[in-house]
Amino acid sequence: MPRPVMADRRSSRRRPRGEADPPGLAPRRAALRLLDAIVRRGDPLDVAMHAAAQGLVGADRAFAVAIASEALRWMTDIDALVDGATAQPLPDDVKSRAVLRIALAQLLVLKSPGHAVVATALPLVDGGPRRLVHAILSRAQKEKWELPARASLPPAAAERWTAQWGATMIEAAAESWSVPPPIDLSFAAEPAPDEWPDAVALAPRHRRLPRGQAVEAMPGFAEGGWWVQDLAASLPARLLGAGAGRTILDLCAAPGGKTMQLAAANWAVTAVDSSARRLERLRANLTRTGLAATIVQGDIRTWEPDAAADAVLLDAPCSATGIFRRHPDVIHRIEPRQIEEMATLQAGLLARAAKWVKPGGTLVYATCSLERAEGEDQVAAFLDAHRGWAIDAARPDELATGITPDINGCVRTLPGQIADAGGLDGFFIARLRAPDA
Ligand SMILES: C[S@@+](CC[C@H](N)C(=O)[O-])C[C@H]1O[C@@H](n2cnc3c(N)ncnc32)[C@H](O)[C@@H]1O
Repeated sequence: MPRPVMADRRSSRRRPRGEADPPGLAPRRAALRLLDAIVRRGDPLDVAMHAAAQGLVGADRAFAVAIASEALRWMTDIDALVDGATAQPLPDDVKSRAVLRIALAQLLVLKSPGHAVVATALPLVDGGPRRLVHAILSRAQKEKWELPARASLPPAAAERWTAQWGATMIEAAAESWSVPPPIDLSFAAEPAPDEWPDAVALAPRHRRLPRGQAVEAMPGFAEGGWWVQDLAASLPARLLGAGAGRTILDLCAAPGGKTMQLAAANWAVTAVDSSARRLERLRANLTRTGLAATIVQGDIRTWEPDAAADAVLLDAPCSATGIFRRHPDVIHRIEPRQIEEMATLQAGLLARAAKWVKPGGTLVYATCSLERAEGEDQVAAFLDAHRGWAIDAARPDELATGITPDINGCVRTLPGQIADAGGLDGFFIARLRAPDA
């Protein structure tokens, strides 16, 4: 049996001033900073990117994100390997553990050459136990460490989801976050049957492609006939059907995936969002696709429309735990406190949105969350507090192949659904009907 690696204080040393950086250190340093910002400070990956990857461009930037993403995805299993090799578990927040996470992600997931991984890991330990890190990385190579077939979910998320959805969902969630998700495209108009021969159509104006293609290089990107949107994310707008020129408030609209669907379905869309930066992306998306909407920057906690609309879509800000397979930072940083805060915010936004629906009109509420507090519980509380409102049950023919409404007529997508076709993100969607005047 191999002897556990011991921490050795004598092995700690700072790098001498003037020692040249080994090639490839910059993206690894950025990956380490990214991991630190996400795991210790709870920053979202895209926010952490600004500070962590400053000065990095192109392939180096993409490499930094790939390392951090794989370290997050496989963190529980990488930690288990490291803990099995050390005499005492390293504290969770020491730099040497973080360096080992990114180094082993390179070695075991991205299959980077061992010498490059070791040469770039040791300078990052900087004042910590270099010899310990070196010994673990040497052992990983000598013993040909392997990760399990499926990445384990972080224990806190696994526990929370087991309580809400049962053990089968956890299996499916672990399965779905171990493999890169496919690319879903939404189309402004139904493409010709022979136009996307390698794609699968799971709903009208939808095509699913295997992962690994550069989106900008795909046919028709510049012409703007389609945009990337997970199939589950396309369901809320599908429940609104054809607009026939009627008015809709698209609340929390940026970067505009649903705005484009609604505009393409002939709704007169007012797209509202509080983030100027995200509205820029919405504007660029509309320009590329040639679709039209009125764009308003406003915080819907205080903003008011001039008039009620035929329909309102509230794609509410949420914990985003449903998109964990695309954003592996999410389940490491979301805690019950944030879910509670989001649920409180959503209840307030939903109550305001309801006031802006014409009598007899439609309100669609959606979140990309796997937490009942942000979905089922939210709608139950809304219906308790708003007399005359009712769920307008979704019909299977309005959804996508393999997706059916729940017993209340709402839509709950979970990992494991349409798994053979590549799965889908976790969403909750309710279509609500306003009382007649
Ligand atoms: C789930 S994302 C929306 C995605 C978008 N509907 C789409 O399909 O592309 C939530 C959005 O809510 C916005 N947001 C958060 N709080 C808000 C508020 N109080 N008022 C308006 N927008 C808000 C965020 O800026 C973010 O763009």
